[in-house]
Amino acid sequence: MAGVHQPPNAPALVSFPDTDALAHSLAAFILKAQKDSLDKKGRFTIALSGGSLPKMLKGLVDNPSVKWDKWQVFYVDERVVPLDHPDSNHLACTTHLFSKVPIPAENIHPIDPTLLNDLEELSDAYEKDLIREFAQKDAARFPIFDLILLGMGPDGHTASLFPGHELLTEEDRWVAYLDDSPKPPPKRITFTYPVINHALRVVFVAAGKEKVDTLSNILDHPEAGLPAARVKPAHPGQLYWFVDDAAAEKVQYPRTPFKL
Ligand SMILES: O=C1O[C@H](COP(=O)(O)O)[C@@H](O)[C@H](O)[C@H]1O
Repeated sequence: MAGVHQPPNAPALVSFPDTDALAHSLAAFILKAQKDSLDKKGRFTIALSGGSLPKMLKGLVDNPSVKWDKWQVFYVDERVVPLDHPDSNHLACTTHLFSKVPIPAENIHPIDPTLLNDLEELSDAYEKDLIREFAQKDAARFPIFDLILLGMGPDGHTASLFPGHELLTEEDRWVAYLDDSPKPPPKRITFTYPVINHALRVVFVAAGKEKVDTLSNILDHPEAGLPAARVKPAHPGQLYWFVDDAAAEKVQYPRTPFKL
């Protein structure tokens, strides 16, 4: 999919009438990415966000086409709380997806709950987990995920990369930590831009009228530099926005019809 009259790797904006239609097409998109990845290398690497994203994955439940044993799942960001804490992104993904599907536990990569009191150790350990999965297999400078699913907060943050934060310029680390997130809880770890921007496919999922101004800012005025506007996957990576019509109401950027 590519936007009409847009450069080949310009973001593709796909808008759906409601979140059910969005979730349905998102599942179809994920399955296509899974197939392409399994055909090429026999494994599928995906990174998930928290917030409103996990609920949008319902199209994967009871779906016989998902090859759960081939998935390796990481978290784009995680709040530094116990894994069963209501703020945990892992708990949200478990509640809405993993508890309902036959994915092997070892294919899911949560943060190490024994390291919650040491942010540096915690983010280092998560980076090492990524290195075990990627660097040893692909020998690349940064991990190359088959698919990264992102959310966008009403302030334009994505992952745990917040407007004006020093982590927006981090270029070396794969996983960074912060203890001053403006959105609670304050302590988090997050993928950095180099990791996000090396993925083969990055999909933002954003729905609801509370995101209408931010979505228009990001797509129509990317030069404003909000964190979500800084996601620009390197060639051959492609960026997609899956949104609902409520969130897209003010966006001038051209829509692309959904097509696999
Ligand atoms: O705090 C977070 O917020 C973002 C956006 O959440 P949403 O509820 O507005 O979709 C989310 O993508 C991120 O994973 C999470 O930690």
